[in-house]
Amino acid sequence: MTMSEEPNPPRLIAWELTSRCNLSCVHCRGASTDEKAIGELDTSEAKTFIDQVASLGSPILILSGGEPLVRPDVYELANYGTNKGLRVVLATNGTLLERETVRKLKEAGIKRVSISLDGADSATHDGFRGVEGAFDKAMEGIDALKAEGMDFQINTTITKRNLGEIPRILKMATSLNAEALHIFLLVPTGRGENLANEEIPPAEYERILRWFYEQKKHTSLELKATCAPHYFRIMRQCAEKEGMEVSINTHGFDAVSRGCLGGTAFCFVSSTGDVQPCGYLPAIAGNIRNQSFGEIWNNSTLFNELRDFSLLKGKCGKCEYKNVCGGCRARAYAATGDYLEEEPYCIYHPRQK
Ligand code: HEM
Ligand SMILES: C[C@H]1O[C@@H](n2cnc3c(N)ncnc32)[C@H](O)[C@@H]1O
Ligand code: MET
Ligand code: SF4
Repeated sequence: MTMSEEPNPPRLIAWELTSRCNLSCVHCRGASTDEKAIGELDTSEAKTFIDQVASLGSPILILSGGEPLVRPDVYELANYGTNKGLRVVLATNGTLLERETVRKLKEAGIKRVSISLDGADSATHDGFRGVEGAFDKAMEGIDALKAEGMDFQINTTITKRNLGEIPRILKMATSLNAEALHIFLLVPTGRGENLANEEIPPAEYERILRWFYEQKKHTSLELKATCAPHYFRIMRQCAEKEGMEVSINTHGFDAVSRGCLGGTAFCFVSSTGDVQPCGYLPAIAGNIRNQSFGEIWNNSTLFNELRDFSLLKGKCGKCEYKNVCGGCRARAYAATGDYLEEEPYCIYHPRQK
C-alpha cells in the first residue's frame, strides 16, 4: 500500500484503561466488576501505546473503563498523552471524583470529563448502576468538577427503563451547566445481553431521535447521539422536509460526520490491548502486544472491511443512506453473529427493493 492509499488516522479512541470498576451496572458492555483485572497493560506498555497513537495522528483519547479512576497511574498516563499532543478526556461514573482528584486531572491536561447519568433521580440511576447512592455520589462528583472549573458532559444510555426520563435528564444537564449531553442507545452486549428485551423498539428509536433533532434547535448544549447511526438519516429526512440543505453552517459537525464510526474514525482498545471497532463489538482487529497500533489501524482486514460500505448486507447494503448511517455494526453482530449484516433496529425501508 502506498502512503496516499493509507486510511485516515482515527479521530477518536476509547481506551479501557482497566476492566475493574467500583459499580456493577446492569447494562455494562464490559461486564465490569471489582475483581482484580488480569493481563492489564502496565504503565510502560500503556505509554508505548500512546507513543504509537501520537505517531499516527492526534485524536481525542478517551480514558475509559471499567472505571478509569481506579487505576492509580491514570494521571501519569493522561499527562503523557497530553504532552504527546493528544486531546485527552476522561469517561467516569463520577462516584470517585473529589476536588483533589479533579485538580490532579486538570494538572494532567484532561480537557473534559464525561459523567454517566442513566436516570433523572436515584431510583432509576441506582437501579441501572447496581449500587445504592451512585446517583448522589455522581452529583457530588459533578459539584467537584464545577468547583474546579472542569468542562463536563453527561452520557446517558437509553433503554425502556429511562426513555420517559430523557427530557428531564436534558433539563438537568442544562441546569447543571454541562457542555454536552451524549445519548447512547443500549447495545445488548456484555452484561447488557441480559437486557435485550429492554431495548426500545425501532419506532421509539425514530421518535426519540426526531425529538433530539428538534431539541438541538432550542439549546446551546451540544447534543450528540452515539450508537444511534439512524440519527444521520433522520437528520437528513427532517432537513429535507424543512427545505434545508445539510451543511456545517446549518447542522454543525453532524453534517460532516456519519453514524457508525467504528473502524473508520473511531476504535476501542481493551485493557489487555485488543483493538476493536468499538467497545460494544467483540471483534478483534489485532493486539498491540503483537503489532503496533498503526499497523493494526491501517492494515487489519476487519477495519478495512468496515471502511468498505459496499460490503454491507441486507437492508443496510441497499440503503441510499448507507454512507451517512451504516447501521450499528455491534447490534448487527449481537443479533446475527455477522457484523456486516443489517441493523436490526431500523424501521426505514430503502427505496431500492
Ligand atoms: C470531549 C469529550 C468526550 C468524552 C468524555 C466522550 C466520551 C465517550 C465515551 C465514554 C464513549 C464510550 C466509549 C467506551 O467506553 O466504550 C464514547 C464513545 C464515542 N464517542 Fe465520545 N466523548 C467525547 C467526545 C466525543 C466527540 C467530540 C465525538 C465526536 C465525534 C465523540 C464520538 C464518540 C463515538 C463515535 C463513540 C463510539 C461509539 C461506538 O462505540 O460506536 N465523542 N465517547
Ligand atoms: C461509556 C458509556 O457507555 C455506557 N454503556 C455501558 N454499557 C453499555 C451498553 N451495553 N450499551 C450502551 N451503552 C453502554 C456507559 O453507561 C457509559 O455511559
Ligand atoms: N465507568 C465509566 C462510566 O460508567 C466508563 C466506562 S462505562 C463502560 O461512564
Ligand atoms: S458501565 Fe461503567 S460504571 Fe457501570 S459497571 Fe461498567 S464500567 Fe462500571
